[in-house]
Amino acid sequence: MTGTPGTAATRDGEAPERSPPCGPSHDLTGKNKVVTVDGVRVKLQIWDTAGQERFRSVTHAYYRDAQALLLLYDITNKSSFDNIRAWLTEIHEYAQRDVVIMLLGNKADVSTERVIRSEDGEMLAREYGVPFMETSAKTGMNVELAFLAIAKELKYRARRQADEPSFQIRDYVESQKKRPSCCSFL
Ligand SMILES: Nc1nc2c(ncn2[C@@H]2O[C@H](COP(=O)(O)OP(=O)(O)OP(=O)(O)O)[C@@H](O)[C@H]2O)c(=O)[nH]1
Repeated sequence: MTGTPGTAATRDGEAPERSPPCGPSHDLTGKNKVVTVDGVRVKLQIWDTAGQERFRSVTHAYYRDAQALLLLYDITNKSSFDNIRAWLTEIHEYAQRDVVIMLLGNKADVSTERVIRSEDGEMLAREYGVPFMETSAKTGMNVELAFLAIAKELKYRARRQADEPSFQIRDYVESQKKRPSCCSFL
């Protein structure tokens, strides 16, 4: 869950079969997902890269052609957070120039083991100019929103109408995201 799943939008189409999630009930790194944005079906093909322990062996092919990248760290695992900078450097070098990046602090449901404050995620995201939110694959908090925001951005880019106001993914995420209801005192 601490890798960089690359999501690539394709043409509108039928929802492919999804394998049932195991473990946490809301899959952040499933194979495919179809999100409907303003009546348009956006198909996301999702690749989950290896976690940080295999960081160096990940091939650039995973994200070289991706249109969007979800960068996940685990709020209970400092090294996963520390690895994000290395990922961002890699992405800057090898990913598409206009790739949509989103930073996610996952396991927001496990407040007792939290070692990364929400503010730390927010600061890092601000530094790199990417949207940020905390998620929980267990409770589903913000999981659908992450995919919806990516799908909206990709759909906006692909089908921009002349009279359509520009879509600001960071503003959208900020206005829609839920915060964990229980806060640790870090
Ligand atoms: N409580 C809680 N547990 C989670 C959450 N997301 C994942 N887990 C658990 O964390 C463990 C690791 O999840 P994985 O998705 O396998 O992690 P990973 O980083 O993708 O693993 P690799 O990529 O194979 O290194 C599993 O036991 C999951 O059930 C979450 O949001 N909340």
